Amino acid sequence: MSLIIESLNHQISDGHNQRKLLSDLSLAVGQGECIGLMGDSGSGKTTLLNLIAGLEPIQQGQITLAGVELAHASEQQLSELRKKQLGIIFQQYNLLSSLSVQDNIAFSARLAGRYDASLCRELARQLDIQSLLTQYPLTLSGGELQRVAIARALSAQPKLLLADEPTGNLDDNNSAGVVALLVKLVKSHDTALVLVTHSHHVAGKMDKTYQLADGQLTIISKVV
Ligand SMILES: Nc1ncnc2c1ncn2[C@@H]1O[C@H](COP(=O)(O)OP(=O)(O)OP(=O)(O)O)[C@@H](O)[C@H]1O
Repeated sequence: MSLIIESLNHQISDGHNQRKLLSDLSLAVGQGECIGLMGDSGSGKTTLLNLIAGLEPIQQGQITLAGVELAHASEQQLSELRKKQLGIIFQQYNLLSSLSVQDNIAFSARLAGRYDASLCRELARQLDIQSLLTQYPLTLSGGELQRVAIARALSAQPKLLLADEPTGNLDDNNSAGVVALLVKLVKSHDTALVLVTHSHHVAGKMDKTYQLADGQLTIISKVV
């Protein structure tokens, strides 16, 4: 298993009141498995991704990522885990504007100590961004930026890829193309994917999709 979540509870506070956001939530994601995560705005999807990424402390329950129990890991272990085992695609891409596309793609791989020039070239080819390699992020369209962000996340060969509405800024055509490619790439690299989306069409491309509501995950049938 790439990711195991067991009996996770998470409360948030608005300063006065405590609210239970995640309630006894469990999930297991196998290698190469693609999981969709849907749910109303404010239901806790991003918070769940942040907990999986070790970016927020676990209050109660357990998350095990690539064999490491996050609740018992030191800051240094968490940082190593993020560098070496985890890829994250943010909604706003988070590319480094001072680096060329080529250097952005290589960045996370170098950080993980796993830079492989031929893999970077292969990802650029598969994502059809070879002609953009010497350009800088500010000169690219949303769809191009998204493809660069995917190449960057996969260049480090993570065990698990977290994607927070990765197609939120794309039109339906671009979105379908990017998701199909993302699924193909993660499958071919045996990477697990947890993808947050508001789109049933995107969710339909995943192996399984869960709805987050009232702090719990319920599997929803595939809508194609
Ligand atoms: N650190 C925090 N302290 C207090 N409240 C928080 C904190 N983080 C998130 N929240 C609240 O928790 C709720 C869930 O937020 P979250 O961003 O996880 O939802 P979401 O399902 O990803 O929503 P969206 O689909 O709109 O992105 C929101 O009401 C948010 O305001």
